[in-house]
Amino acid sequence: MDANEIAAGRERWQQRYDKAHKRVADFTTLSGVEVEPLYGPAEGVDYPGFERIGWPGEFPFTRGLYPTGYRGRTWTIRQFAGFGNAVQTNERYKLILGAGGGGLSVAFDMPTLMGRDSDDGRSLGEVGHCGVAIDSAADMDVLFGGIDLQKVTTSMTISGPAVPVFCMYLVAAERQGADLSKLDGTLQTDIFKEYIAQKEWLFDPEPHLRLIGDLMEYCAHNIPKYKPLSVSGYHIREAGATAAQELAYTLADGFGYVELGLSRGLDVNLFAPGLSFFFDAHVDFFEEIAKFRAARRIWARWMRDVYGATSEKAQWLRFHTQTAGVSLTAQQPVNNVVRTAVEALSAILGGTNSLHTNALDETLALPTDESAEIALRTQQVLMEETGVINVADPLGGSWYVEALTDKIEAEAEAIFQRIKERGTDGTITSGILRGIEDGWFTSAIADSAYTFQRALEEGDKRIVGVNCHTGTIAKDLEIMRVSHEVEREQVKLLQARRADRDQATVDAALKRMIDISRTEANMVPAMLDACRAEATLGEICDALRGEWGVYREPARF
Ligand SMILES: CC(C)(COP(=O)(O)OP(=O)(O)OC[C@H]1O[C@@H](n2cnc3c(N)ncnc32)[C@H](O)[C@@H]1OP(=O)(O)O)[C@@H](O)C(=O)NCCC(=O)NCCSC(=O)CCC(=O)O
Repeated sequence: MDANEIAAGRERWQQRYDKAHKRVADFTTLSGVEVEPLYGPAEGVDYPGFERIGWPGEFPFTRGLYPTGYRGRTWTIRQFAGFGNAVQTNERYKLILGAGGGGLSVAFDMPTLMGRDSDDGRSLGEVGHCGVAIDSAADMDVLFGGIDLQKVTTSMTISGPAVPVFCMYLVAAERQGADLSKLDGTLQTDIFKEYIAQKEWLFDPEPHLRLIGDLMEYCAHNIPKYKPLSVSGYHIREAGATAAQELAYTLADGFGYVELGLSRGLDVNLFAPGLSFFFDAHVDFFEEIAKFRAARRIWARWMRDVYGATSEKAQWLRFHTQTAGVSLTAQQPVNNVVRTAVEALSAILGGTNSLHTNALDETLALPTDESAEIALRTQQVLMEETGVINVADPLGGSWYVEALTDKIEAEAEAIFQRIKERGTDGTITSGILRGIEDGWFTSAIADSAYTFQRALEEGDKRIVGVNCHTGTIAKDLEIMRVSHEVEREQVKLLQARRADRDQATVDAALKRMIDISRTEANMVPAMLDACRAEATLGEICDALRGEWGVYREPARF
């Protein structure tokens, strides 16, 4: 790009920056030096390839979505939390919000994630353990008791039974008197990554995609700010993928959902802002920053050039980040605070929109109140003390970071090509479905995990406390344990609620939902009715399993 074009770009950025809302804050260094909101190339000098870097707030968004960076608004502190029953988790949410958390993020227990009730035989021993137990809309009422759902943005991490759980959330909001059309939040819903990495599916891909299409359509028309999908690389990375694989598989999954929306005749400018992303921040600091910057650039280009999105919001890649659970060590666990801080900093320098920092004991158990507070404070130290929020994309133009950004982008593009070629009809979706069916993704991730483990065992990669610097004076941590009493209580409560409700209304609502599943009509309204009648998650999912069967992963050796 020549010097004149660069100067014109700077002028465009300046005009947008001047008009934008800025936080009232001190934008000087600790020593009192005034800093600019943005730094760019020297004036009067050509910069070949600068169009790939550009300006914050404009295509290709490498440097961020907003001309103001974090001067306009800092990222949302969104700590993923849930354990025991709805009462216990509600208390934790109030603690998080009271301590300065900016949004909520629900962690469900394994039975809920698999669409099973707490009294299902398969749930035994799992109720309330890795998250909160939710059986029906009545539990959602308790979960969000005293929290105004119209005011707080809530993320719910669930994919297999995402749609019925979303309906329960809507019923709880409705009972609070909220205007549903004003709700804002995120539902994970990303079923592709379940087959690729996380393994919490219910049905074959086809019925899942039908439900997701219904949800996208329902939200685009009725709850425009709600993000019905959080396309997730986190679990792919945690399963052992490289940074480039995480990036490419996640964005490919995102393209798959765009193709789904288009196949339903939806307007890309209407539904694409509802696609949000979720990445891992691993411990290789610069590689992660490059990954986040490349993600925005690739997404914007594909959305504009391949899928025809014309509005900026439809080209924006907005993402949540969680620091890497897999980088935490059980050995010398207090060191995990350091890892988490470094990872969080990479997410911030990469321009994350929302962030979860892991607690130091998360490799051992769910966090205690104290470790959860340290995790939250880690974000606050970075936000309030370090000055990293004063300048948009402070690493833009770094030779190293730009080279890494280009490299990871090129690797991702090569992977998209491979996915496309593996499909049968030129779409990304068909390549993804084939890759799920024949285990292409899982094998590639397993190979990467094996390569890393070998390097670790040979000492080429080092982890403090694990394969180097292992001597310690550290004592064992007190960890949180969820009592099995929670399960007994939850089962009792569920059975009392079942006895209390109008069974004929539940039966009729479930029947209607199944009747609609046999048509092309949107299933969300019927599912909402079933949740209003207090049908349980297990009952809704069992009715659907009766209709659609269950998915079994093909055996592979
Ligand atoms: C889009 C995101 C990423 C973030 O949404 P948020 O509401 O927090 O933030 P946001 O949309 O970026 O910002 C809120 C509003 O402020 C505006 N805004 C932001 N920055 C601005 C700026 N500088 N200038 C002007 N406006 C700005 C935005 O446009 C938006 O308004 P408008 O809306 O008007 O534009 C969402 O999807 C989200 O919260 N995701 C969280 C997902 C999550 O928590 N997952 C947990 C997974 S945990 C898991 O999977 C388990 C892993 C494990 O096993 O441990």
